[in-house]
Formats: sequence, structure tokens, C-alpha cells
Amino acid sequence: MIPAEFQSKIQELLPSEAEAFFQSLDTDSPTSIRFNPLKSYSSKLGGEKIPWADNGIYLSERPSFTLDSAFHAGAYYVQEASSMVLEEVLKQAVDLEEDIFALDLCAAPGGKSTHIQSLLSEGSLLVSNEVIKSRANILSENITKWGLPNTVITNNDPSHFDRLNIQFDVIVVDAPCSGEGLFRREPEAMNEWSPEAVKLCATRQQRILADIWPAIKPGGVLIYSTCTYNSLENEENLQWLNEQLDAEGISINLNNDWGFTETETNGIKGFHAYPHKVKGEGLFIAAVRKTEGREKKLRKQKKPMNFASRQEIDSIKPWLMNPEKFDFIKHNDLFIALPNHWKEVIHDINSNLYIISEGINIGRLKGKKLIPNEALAFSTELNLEKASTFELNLEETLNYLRKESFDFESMPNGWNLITYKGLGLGWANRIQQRVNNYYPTNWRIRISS
Ligand SMILES: C[S@@+](CC[C@H](N)C(=O)[O-])C[C@H]1O[C@@H](n2cnc3c(N)ncnc32)[C@H](O)[C@@H]1O
Repeated sequence: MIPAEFQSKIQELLPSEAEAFFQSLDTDSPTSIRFNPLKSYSSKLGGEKIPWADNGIYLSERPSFTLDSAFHAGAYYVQEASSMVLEEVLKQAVDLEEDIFALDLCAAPGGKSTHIQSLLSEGSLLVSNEVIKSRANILSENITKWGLPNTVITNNDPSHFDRLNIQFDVIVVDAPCSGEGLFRREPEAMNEWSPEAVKLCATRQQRILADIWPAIKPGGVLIYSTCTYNSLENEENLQWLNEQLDAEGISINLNNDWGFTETETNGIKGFHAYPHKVKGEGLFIAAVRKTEGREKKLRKQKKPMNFASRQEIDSIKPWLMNPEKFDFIKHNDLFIALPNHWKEVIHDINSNLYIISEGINIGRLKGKKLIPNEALAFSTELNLEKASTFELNLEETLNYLRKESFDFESMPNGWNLITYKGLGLGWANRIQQRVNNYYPTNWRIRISS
């Protein structure tokens, strides 16, 4: 049941379009996915291209993604289409040819983070943060499967980022909100909605913005988005950003044919996606620039990093395509490859924030032999000439992903990368007539075909 107060707000907001808006809530939500441009995969999934996202498509029906091994391999991400407009906003607000330091502050489950990763230059670094610990796990799984190396996943409150000795070029705040834009896809969201909840969300959003503001470089960019329509959580927060924090608008122009509705508040443009005009769910997005403040200077950390020894590096290096781009550190007995260009910055992050994972988890050494970590199976940096690969068909990969028995008759002894259509899914170790399945138990799929 659509809350009456919400209905009257929409009638105020969209007087001549309210009927069309409410009718659109009775239509099916479009299904859309975004391909991973760094994983070559010829998909049977085809469909109409999403005009504002290079790798995004609408699907004509919703298949069972859980029963598609390519989905588990990080070949694509299931994401609603309006959210992908972040791509166009980022392209216009930031020079993506440059190597930049970016933060996705409210990142779980990882839709925007995987998208940002695909848009940033190879030499950039993304910090993907989620404050709620239980949600940080799904974020970590999705980012690991996406497979790009230049990412650090953190689990911190927005206020903690001021501890860093370096500021970000761009911060994306996809804020927790009252979720009006989800009413079609998740009607249960209506039960949580009330005018009081909207006010609480707006207050929380201002606190998040105030807390994270010092972490942006002067001249840096903040992209703010919500999946709600009301002005309290959108335009009024832009006004607050301008009046309280001196944020300035950035000129973003979206193609009129795409159907986004432009608003302007204190010189800051914002864009609404309404479901009767944009083929996607409800969304609001805006970009502002920080003009004031002092730039922090990165200081050398006192505590040294725990680098791997030369011998250890010799055993690990052959597993990566471009080992010269990485430094190798050891965390307990896990070897991790960190993009060397960002070594000092990552060291600063390590010293000040709670890290879930960083760079590429390579694995553990047993003598000179590597026991590969699951993350290496998905990494776009994995050297496939070093790893022995074992290709399985769809049915057998699903058995592997369920951690059930699969046909390993022709698998050689030792560590094998299980692949589906050439995409890495995880490791299995064959020891004579038995095989150990190293797919992480907490990622295991639980439904049968
Ligand atoms: C809209 S969701 C993010 C969706 C994500 N960006 C994506 O594209 O997949 C908002 C996120 O903010 C997190 N969150 C909740 N309270 C927060 C707070 N006080 N500060 C920062 N993040 C918060 C939620 O746990 C949730 O994961």
C-alpha cells in the first residue's frame, strides 16, 4: 500500500505527472546488468544498450543469476540502470585519464564500487568503504570477484577518514536514504517509510557529508546520490552543502533523450530519475566541488611495512602478469600484492583505518610452493601460464560452486584453477583419487538447478 503522505508529496513534486508516475509503479522493474570490461566473456545475455553506461544492457527477462557461473566469476554485475548514470557524472566531473585517489564511502554491496573501478585509469586507487561490518563481507566478495587490483576495502565510520594524512580527489556518497525509489522493486520498503524516517535520513546524510568533507582535497569532487525522490534528502542537502560547507556546483549535462529531470539549488545541478521517464528505478545524483580548505601532505610512516623477502618474492612473482607494478607484503602468513605507486598511501590507510582487504591476496607459501588464495583466481592480474586451468561445463561448475562432487577425472594432480568459459572461479587441489575444493564455504551457492 503506497503511503498517503508519500502520494501527496509526489502530487506536489510532479503535479502534472503524478498519474504517470503512479502508473509506472505498477509496471515491472527492468532488469539490467553491467559487464566487466576486463574479463573477456562472450555472453549469451544480450539486450538493449543502456545509453548512459558503456557496458550496461537491459535484459528482456530476468534469468537466475545464481545459476550462471559467469556471474559468480565477476563477468558482469546485476545493477539497476538509473544508478549507472554515475558513469556520465564521473566522466564530466573528473578527468578519468589521470591517476586519481577515490573513495566510495557507502559502498556495500558494491554496485557503484565495481562500476567506479571499471572507469578509473589503471594507475588509480579506489578505497571502497562500508560502515556496517556484516555488509562489508558481501562488498568484499563482490569486489574480489570483479578482480581489479587497485582497491582497498575498509570498514569505517565516515568520521574516521579525517585521520588519513592524504585527501581524496573524488568521494562518492551513495547515501543511506528513505528508499522511495525502491518502492516498485521492493514494495516492502513502503512499510519502513514515514515522514519522520525521511527527516531522520536527511539528518544522517548531513552528518555523513559533514564528517567526510575534510577528507576531500581542496578542488576535489563529491558525488552525492540517493535512491529517493523527496527534496529534504536531495535538493535541501545540496543547499546545506553550499551554505554550510561552501560546496560549488559542477556543470553536468545529461542528454535530454535519457529522460532525467534536472533541478538546480544554489547553483548546484541535480538529476532525478523518475520511473515514468527513465527506464530504471528512482535515483537522485549531483556533483559538487570543494573550493576551500588546506591540502594535507602525506608524511612518511614510522612503522615499517612488512615486505616479503627476495626469496619469497621470487616464488610469488611468476603468478602475476605484471609483477613489476606491485610490492609484496606479508600479513601473518598471507602474501599480498599492492600497487607500488600507492605504497605510501596504502601504508597510511593501514595505519589509520580498519582494513578488510587490500590489493591482491596472492596466497601462502609452503616452502617455495604457493597455496593460492581465492582472490587470485578472479584477479585480472593472474598469469594463466603459471596456473594449471581446468575448464568445466555449466553443470559441473555449479556443482563446484555448491561444493558438491564434480567430474575431475581428467584433472592433473596439484592445484588447478577451475574455469567456466575461460573465467576463473576458484581453486581445487587434486591429490591422486581425491580432490579438495577450495571455493570459500561462505560463498557457496545453495540452490539446485
Ligand atoms: C544506498 S546503500 C549503498 C549502495 C552501494 N553504493 C551500491 O551501489 O551497491 C547505502 C549504504 O550506506 C551504508 N550506511 C548506513 N549508515 C551509514 C552511515 N551512518 N555512514 C555511512 N554509511 C552508512 C549502508 O550500510 C549501505 O550499505
